[in-house]
Formats: sequence, C-alpha cells, structure tokens
Amino acid sequence: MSACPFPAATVLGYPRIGPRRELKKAIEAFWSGRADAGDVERTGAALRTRTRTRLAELGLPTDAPAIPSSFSFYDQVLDAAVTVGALPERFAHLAPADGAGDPGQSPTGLDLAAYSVLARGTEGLAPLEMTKWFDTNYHYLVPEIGPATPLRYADDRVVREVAEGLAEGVATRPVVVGPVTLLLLSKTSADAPDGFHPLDRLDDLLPVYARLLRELAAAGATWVQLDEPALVSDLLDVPAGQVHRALERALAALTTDLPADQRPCVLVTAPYGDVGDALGVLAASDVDAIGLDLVRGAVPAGPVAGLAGKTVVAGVVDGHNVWRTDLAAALDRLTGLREALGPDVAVTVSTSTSLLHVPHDVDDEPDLDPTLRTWLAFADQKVREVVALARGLTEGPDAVADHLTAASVAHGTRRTADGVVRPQVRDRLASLTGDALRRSDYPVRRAAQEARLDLPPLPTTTIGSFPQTAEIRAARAAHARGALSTADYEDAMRAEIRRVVALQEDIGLDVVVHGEAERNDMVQYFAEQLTGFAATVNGWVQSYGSRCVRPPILWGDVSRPAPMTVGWSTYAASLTTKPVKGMLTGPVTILAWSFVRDDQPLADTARQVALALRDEIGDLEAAGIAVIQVDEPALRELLPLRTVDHPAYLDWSVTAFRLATSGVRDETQVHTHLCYSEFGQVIGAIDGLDADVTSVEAARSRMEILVDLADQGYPRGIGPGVYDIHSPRVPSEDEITSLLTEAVRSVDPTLLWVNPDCGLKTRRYEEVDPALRHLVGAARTVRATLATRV
Ligand SMILES: CN1c2c(nc(N)[nH]c2=O)NC[C@@H]1CNc1ccc(C(=O)N[C@@H](CCC(=O)N[C@@H](CCC(=O)N[C@@H](CCC(=O)O)C(=O)O)C(=O)O)C(=O)O)cc1
Ligand SMILES: N[C@@H](CCS)C(=O)O
Ligand SMILES: [Zn+2]
Repeated sequence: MSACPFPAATVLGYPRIGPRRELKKAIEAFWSGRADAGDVERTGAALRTRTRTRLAELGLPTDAPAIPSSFSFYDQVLDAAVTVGALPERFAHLAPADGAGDPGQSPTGLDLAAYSVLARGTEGLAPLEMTKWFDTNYHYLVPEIGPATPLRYADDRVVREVAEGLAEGVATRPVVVGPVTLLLLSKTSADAPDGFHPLDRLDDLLPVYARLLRELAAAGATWVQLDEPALVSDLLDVPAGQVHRALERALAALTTDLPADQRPCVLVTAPYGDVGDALGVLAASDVDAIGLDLVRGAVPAGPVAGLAGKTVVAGVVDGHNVWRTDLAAALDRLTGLREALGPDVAVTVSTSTSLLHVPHDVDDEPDLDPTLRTWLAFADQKVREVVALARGLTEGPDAVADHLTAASVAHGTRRTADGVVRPQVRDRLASLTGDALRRSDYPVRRAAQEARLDLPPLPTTTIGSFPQTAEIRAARAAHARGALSTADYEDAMRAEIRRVVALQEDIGLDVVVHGEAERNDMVQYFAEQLTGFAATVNGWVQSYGSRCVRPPILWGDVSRPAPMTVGWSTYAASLTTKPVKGMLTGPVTILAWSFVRDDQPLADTARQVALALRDEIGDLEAAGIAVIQVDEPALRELLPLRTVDHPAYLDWSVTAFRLATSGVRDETQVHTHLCYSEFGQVIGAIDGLDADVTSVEAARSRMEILVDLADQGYPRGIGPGVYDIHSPRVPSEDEITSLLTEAVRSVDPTLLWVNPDCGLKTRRYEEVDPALRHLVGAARTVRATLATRV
C-alpha cells in the first residue's frame, strides 16, 4: 500500500468570500473602522468552518485530506509571500520582532492591519502591485524580491488552519502557492542589480518551504498541496528549461531531502492549462501526487516514466466555468487516463483549478430560468460531480447511472433549446464581407474628425465611469427589490448624469462622458440587455481582495433587442455643447468577464457579441454621438498562456473589435481603452484594432508604453494614463505636467490625449475632483509650451 494514500475525490480549492460576500463585508468594515480585527478573524473562522462542513455534506470525506484548506483574507500569493516573510524593505517595520526564524518558534506573523497595508498601502506607502492571475479575472498581489529580501518562516497561519480543521474533526489539505510559481510571479525589487531575477533566490526560499512542511506535519497535516500554475505558462519571461531545473531542485528539497516522517505527502498541481514537458519533471521527482488540468490539457497518451507509485489528481471538472459536466464523457476520459497510465498509478478525480472562479451554489439563484439551471454547476454542484465521478471510477458506471443519465439529459436539452441557436444571428454573420472590418485610411478619418470636433491640442477626457457612490448603489438596490419604481430610478440616474456633466464642464474637460452611473458592472450591464446571456443574483466571484463581480452566463446566440446606452448618452449630450463620448464594453472583454459557452469556439461567440455592439454603435452614431469608446481592458487577459496559441487569438480578438467598430462614418471617432496590461505582449494587436484613439494605463510605469509605441511608429491617437486611479492619492498638477512633458518628447504631440489610467468608479469625489482639475491644468500648461514651440 502507498505510504501516501490519497482520497478518490477532491477539489483544488473552494470560494472563500462567502455565499453572501460575508468576508468582503467584514474586512471592509474593518478597513473603515466599523469593526475590529477580532470581528474579521471570527468571520474568517466561521467561513472556514462552513466550508469544511459544506464540503463534507457534499460528499468529500473528512478523515482523509480531500477537503482543501484554501482560505485567504485577501489573496493566496500575498499569503505565500507573508508566510515566507518576503516583505519589501518599505514594509520592514510591519514585521513582528518575534524571532520567527528560530527553530521551535511558532511565528504568528502579520496582524490583519499590517497584512492590509501590504495589500492596500497607506499614506506614503505604496501597496504591492496587483495583476491578473494567469488568464482569469482574478488579480493577485505581486511580491517584490531582491537579493536582500528577507526569506524566513514568518507566519504560521496556514498551520493554525490545519489544526483548526482537526479540532473540528476534519483532516484538511493545506493549499499553498508553490515556491517556483511564487518566485516566477514576483517582480524584481527596485534595488536589485541588473540581471537579477527573483528565481535566483530559490535556494534561500526552499529551506523556508521545508520548514513550513515540517510545521504542517507536526500539526497533523498528512498532505500539502503546492500550486505551481507557472508550469503551464510561457509568459513568465524565464525559459522552460530553467523553470524545469528550478522545479527539480524545489521538489528534491521538499520531498527527497526531507525525512518522510517530517513532512506531509506532497501534491503538486499545474492548473489553468496543459502541463506539457513539465509532466516529465514532476513524474521523475519524489512528489506523491500530481494535479493535472485535463479540461485545458491533454490526457497523457501512455505510461509516463516515474509515475509508478504516485497519484494523478485528474482535473476533469472545469473549475473555471459553470457548465454541468458531461459525466459520461468525463468518466470515459478518466478510464482512458487510468488505462494509459497503467495499474501502478492511482487516479483521483478533481477539479481542473480551484473553485475560486465560480459562484457557490446554483440552488441559490431563484431567478434563473429552470431549464438553464439544469445545465449549470457552480462550486457545490461541481463537488457533487467530482464525488459521483470518483464513485463511477471505483465502482463502475452502473453505480452512478442516475447521475450519468441526468447529466446527459441536461446536455441533450442544452443542444436543442430555444435561443441556443438563432438562425438570424448566424445568417447575418455568414453574409458579412471583408468590408465590414475596414474603415477608410486613418489620415482621411482624422481630417474628418478634426473638422467635426474642433478639439484643442492635448485634448482632455476621462475613461468613462465617475464614482459609484453609495447613493447610486442604494438606488439600484432599492429598484431591484421593488422599493423604487423604474421611473424614479431613471430620474435618479439622470440627476447623476446632470451632476457629472456639470462637473466636467466646470473642470474644463474637452470630451465629456455621462459617467456610467446606471451600470452595476461594465459587462453585466450589457449582458442584462442582450439575448443569450443570463445574470445571477448571488453569483459573486472574487476579483481582487474584497472586490467581487457577478459574471453573466453566456448560454445562447447573442443579439441586441433594443439600444442599450443611447438614451443615457444622448441625455448627457443634451446638457452640453461639448462632445460626449459614448461608452461601450468591447466583445473580448464581454467574453473574458462572462462564463462563456463551451459548445462553440470563442471566436464565433466573439463575432456575435461584436455584431450586437456594431448595432449599438450605429445607433449612437445616428443619434449624433461623435465619439464612441469601446473598452477592451481584457484584451491581454485572454492572451493564451502558450505562445503557440497567440496568432489565432490575436486574429479573432482583433477581428471581433473591428467588426464591432468599423461600421461608422469617417467623422465618427472610435476610441478604445486598455488597462491591466503588459502592453508589450499585445502591442501588435493595439495597432490591429485600428481605433482612432487608444487610452492605456501608463501612470504607474511612467508612460513606458509610449516609448514602445513610438518605436513602432504608432500612427494614431494615444492617451497614456497620467493619473493612477488605483490609489486614493491625488496627483499634483506638477507631477502630471512632468509626465506630459516627457510624453510630448516621445510621441507626436498632435496624437496625444490626456486622461486618467482607467475609470473612476472605485474612487471618491474628494479625490476625483482635485485630480481632474490638476489633469486639466497640466494639459493647459503643456499645451502652452507646444504653442510657443510652433
Ligand atoms: C475593471 N474591472 C472589472 C473586472 N471585471 C468586471 N466584470 N468588471 C470590472 O469592472 N475585472 C477587472 C477589474 C476589476 N475591478 C473591479 C473593481 C471594482 C469592483 C467592485 O467594486 N465590485 C463591487 C460590486 C459591483 C456591483 O456589481 N455593483 C452592483 C451591486 C452593488 C451591491 O453590492 N449592492 C449591495 C446593496 C448596496 C446598497 O444598498 O447600498 C447588495 O447587493 O448587497 C451595483 O452597483 O448595482 C463589489 O461590491 O465588490 C469589482 C471589480
Ligand atoms: N469605461 C470603463 C472602463 C474601465 S476598464 C470605466 O471607465 O470604468
Ligand atoms: Zn480600465
């Protein structure tokens, strides 16, 4: 018998925000001073208890480590950095002086206030940067590691949570970001010499992980899960060979080199894609189990050298989307896997990724169409699927015949249900010619737009949203529960538009927006108005920290029954003589932030969404809106993790954007907005979008993007963000002036626009008002220098 028996079913992680966003509410109350740290700790503990109890109810055993311990108050990458004490120099004062590195000491680590400072910053102290987690809409905090960054076992929270489970009679499996991924996702700290990479610190980090494993074993953990998603990505700037060598060293240090009785059994997972050649490295190591994403990745074709005696944790249930699993097909896949790997390899059934990316429970969605509901599996339903598949694999399909039949009936109804295929949508798309993707040459458009808009040099604008105040959200909540009529709600939104337009005129912005007050979310708002989408009521998913989104479910062919934004934009236009910018979310972003259908290629779905947006853009134009912005902040997010897949993605994503935007006349100016990006990887696509003006996030990188674009001879309008909206800090006029002065040196000033980095919805008016005044003041100052230059 294996020294490391693994349960037949598990999941790689579970949502932690709570079914009613309990954690969000508790931690935000703490940040605003309405609750103390003890209140938040109690909420966290109650949520962890709930998770363990719920997972057991759903069928995972409590006496074997099938139930993951995957809680976090904010982010799992931050947690790993805190566990290994990797505090950047500017946060050094937060570290408790408790002799944490000493053997025998159990460090209690950072308290919640200090932990929050790393995540959110404080006066004069910038937080860790935040960026997207692989190709998901989840954001992690980026650790900063240099040659001198302390690395020591500094926080025993993960160990305490194991003990907490055991005290309740549940043997959990702690989940920790693995050492290779932690270093590959870290950025090099500013003081590091040229050529340094955080991976250079691997040998300093491994003893810290080894200590963690010993502490976990001592606390009673029989397994630990080390997540190594970096193995599925080519986008992390380190060649695969080097990653594999690092992995070999890490696994040896955490298995081979540790006495078996001093460490838990080790599961290493590679979620979010195909593990590729790293499988050979994992198999050749002494790890006890390997987690494979078999939704995105391939089932090995035959035996893999070194796997004998290990467990393969087969991720056949999609952790990243909400469709009910075709259980019969999954069982075939599992059987095929077992046959391919041979009798010496145990197979456990699992999810492909953590369930962090899906809502809790379909049964908590009273308003969903009953037929649609049968097609779906949220986290809880997925746990049941995993349990049923495990039983089917061990006892044979007959043992779970009811489950297999119910799943196949649901899949059958999905294929033929009304609205899944809409012939009119498909016929329209089929009849489009290449002309639908082309506008006139840019110089022709530019001349027509300049004549129409008559803007000054360095025109100023915002990215669209103004603060979503408590009053706006309260009005929407009251409307949703029937306490405010539609007419009164719309009046409230119009009052907000009046306020926002008047403010922009007062500040002196050149191109005005309506402020997006009416939007609960920049994707959900559109999904609620398009056919083929369903919205949830409680389907919250963590986006970052305490911030959540409710991704809509894109289940059928998409069309636009009626205009979606025209009324709001034309109302704003009626209030001002300045040009009003219409504001839409682009096709790629609508897909990226929805649960997309899995029964047709994403490219086909993107074209349907694009066509609906093309209709909206046509209506905005017909209503006299001269500037229309189509936001694509998620263009980079959906970039495939394997470079071999990039050309096809960039082709369909650019095509979708052009399909949406190319139907307008020359004198209509199309803007786009990109944020959350390392633009280097999509710079060709920025050009391909062919937008007249592109605004990009740039303030935090001091406009480096401009140099890249200038190097490429980028020929169209560009608005590098001059104000970091992620921070409450109000930038001074001088600082914006200095950014703009640099900008006009690297880019043709006649192409330059002046705007913040992103929308202002998460900010407060106390910050936005002065910041925008400084922005306009700076633009005027630099404009004057241009005039004198001429
Ligand atoms: C730009 N970003 C977005 C991403 N994904 C999206 N789908 N949308 C985005 O905008 N990904 C990348 C980034 C991530 N950034 C953010 C930024 C901010 C949030 C955020 O603030 N989320 C809110 C929820 C927003 C929302 O849906 N609002 C609704 C419901 C509001 C609500 O909670 N109402 C209360 C009642 C309120 C009251 O009575 O006063 C309730 O229902 O209980 C709305 O405005 O109607 C959050 O709360 O976290 C997310 C991602
Ligand atoms: N128009 C949106 C873009 C966010 S990426 C906004 O201003 O919030
Ligand atoms: Zn943005």
